[in-house]
Amino acid sequence: MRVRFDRVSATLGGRDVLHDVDLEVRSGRFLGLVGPNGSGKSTLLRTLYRAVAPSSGRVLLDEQDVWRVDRRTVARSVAVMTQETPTEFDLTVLDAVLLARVPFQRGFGRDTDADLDLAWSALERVGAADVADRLVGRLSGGQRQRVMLARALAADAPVLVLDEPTNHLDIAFQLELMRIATDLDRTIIAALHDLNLAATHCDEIAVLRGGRLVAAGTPAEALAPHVVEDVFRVGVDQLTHPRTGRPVLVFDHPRPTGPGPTEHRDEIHA
Ligand SMILES: Nc1ncnc2c1ncn2[C@@H]1O[C@H](COP(=O)(O)OP(=O)(O)OP(=O)(O)O)[C@@H](O)[C@H]1O
Repeated sequence: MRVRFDRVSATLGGRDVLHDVDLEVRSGRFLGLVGPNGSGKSTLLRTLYRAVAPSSGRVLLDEQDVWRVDRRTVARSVAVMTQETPTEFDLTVLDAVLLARVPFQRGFGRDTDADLDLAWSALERVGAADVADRLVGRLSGGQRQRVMLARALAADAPVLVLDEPTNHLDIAFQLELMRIATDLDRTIIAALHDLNLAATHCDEIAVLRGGRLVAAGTPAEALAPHVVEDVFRVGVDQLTHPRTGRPVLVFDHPRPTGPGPTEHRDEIHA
């Protein structure tokens, strides 16, 4: 399923936080969304899973505007893993994962064998089957993240949204999560802070700054040193991984030499 943000703007608390974002993620591709704190990554993702309505523009799943179909249809198409889990604190892990199946059930439907199979296989996939009967609120931050990933996988939806999925995760599971994501035959959009994790695993990268899309393309293009230096205010060298051929970024303090901020910084496009 293809995702398209068609000139999406959004206003929150009276402030414009997204400006005319035009971005397409083709079916089955994995897009990494990067940008400094407050650049609008979560807000853009929220417009896709119907948590923030755009002030203008459209968000399309194939040709369907997510804001013109009912919430349940979107919930069946877009699985979401975010940092917010307060409603699940009093549930067991298995029940929290089974919540992913609710949009697929009729009325107050019971969990079917197929729902349970999906939940258990998702828990096994993320290495959390052994905590299935624990309360979510009693887990460590990293364990909870695994459970939230399991829930998103159990939805079995064609589009997967990951909002800072690797927070709290140890390095081994960060890599495992990215491998799980790349092995899935789904359209994936992930807001990521770790630019190297994004460069290594994503098919494409989009860079936001101040609510505007400032670069998009392959990891090597979108994370070109001039883009990263300008957007993140750091010094950076882009190397090539000797085995994978993927770009690897090595960061440094901002370089003191060279021209100052340009007047047309929003015109960086890959
Ligand atoms: N509910 C809200 N009301 C008002 N402003 C908001 C609200 N939520 C977010 N914002 C503002 O919108 C802008 C974009 O926030 P958003 O969370 O989308 O950025 P982000 O790139 O995901 O940030 P981070 O990397 O820090 O998670 C920020 O300036 C933020 O302060």
